[in-house]
Amino acid sequence: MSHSTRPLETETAPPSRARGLYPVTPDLADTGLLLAKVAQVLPHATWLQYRNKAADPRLRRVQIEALLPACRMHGVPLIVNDDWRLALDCGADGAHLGEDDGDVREARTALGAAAIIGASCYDSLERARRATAAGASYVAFGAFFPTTTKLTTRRAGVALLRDSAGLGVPRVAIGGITPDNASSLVEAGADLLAVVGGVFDAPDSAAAARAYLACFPHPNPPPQAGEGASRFSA
Ligand SMILES: Cc1ncc(COP(=O)(O)OP(=O)(O)O)c(N)n1
Ligand SMILES: Cc1nc(C(=O)O)sc1CCOP(=O)(O)O
Ligand SMILES: [Mg+2]
Repeated sequence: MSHSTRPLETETAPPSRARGLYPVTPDLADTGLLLAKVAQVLPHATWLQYRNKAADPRLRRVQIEALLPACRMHGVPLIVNDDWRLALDCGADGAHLGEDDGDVREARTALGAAAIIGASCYDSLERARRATAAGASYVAFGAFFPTTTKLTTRRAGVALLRDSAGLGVPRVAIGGITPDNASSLVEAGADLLAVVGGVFDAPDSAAAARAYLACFPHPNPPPQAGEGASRFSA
C-alpha cells in the first residue's frame, strides 16, 4: 500500500494554504493508461489537473469521470484545464483558466466559493493581481524553464515569485520543472510545482513525485506517537 507524502498541512488545508506537487496530466487517449499513471502519483499530489489538449469534448468528459473516483479516494481535488463549464458538469473541484479560457469572475460565480479556480499569469504580476481580485484561488507563473510539453513564448523568473509574495493566494510554478531545478523555485516562494513531463514521463512516476516533494523544506512534521514513520517519509 502506498502512503501519502504530501506536506501534511495540505491534506486538510483550504486552497489558500496549499503547497506541494500539482501534477498535470499528459495528452493520453488511453483512459486506462491515464488512470494507471495517475494512480502512482495521487498519494503524493496536493491537487491534480486534468489537461488533455488532444482529446475531443466527449473523451475529456469520460476521462474526468474516470479520474474523479480515484481523486476522491485520495482526497485530491481534481481541477479541469481550460473549461469551467465542463468542470461544473462533471462535478470536478475546480478549473484552470488561461488567457483564452474565459473570465475568472464568471467562473467563480458559476462554480461557487468552494471551487479551486486557477489563473495562468505567465510572466505578469499585474495579471496575477487582477486574477486574485477577480476571485482566483491560485495564480500560476511560467514557463520557468524550457519545456517540450507546450509551445511557450513567455519566461518567468524567480524574482516574480519573490515579488508576488503578498498576493494572499498560493503561487504555482510551471514549465520545465525537474527535481534538479525545483528547489530554486520553492526557495523563491513557489507554493506548488505544476509538472507534466517530469512526473509522467519518468520511468517511476511515484519516485519522481517524491523527489519533487523533497524540494520542500519541512514537508511533514515528525511522526506522532503511535503513527508509523513510513507515513511521513518521502
Ligand atoms: C498550473 C497551470 N499553469 C499554467 C497552465 C497553462 O494554461 P494556458 O496558458 O491556458 O495553456 P494550456 O494549458 O491550456 O495549454 C496550466 N494549464 N496549468
Ligand atoms: C501547460 C504549461 N503551461 C505553461 C506556462 O508557462 O503557462 S508551461 C506548461 C507545460 C508544463 O509541462 P512540463 O512540466 O512538462 O514542462
Ligand atoms: Mg488553457
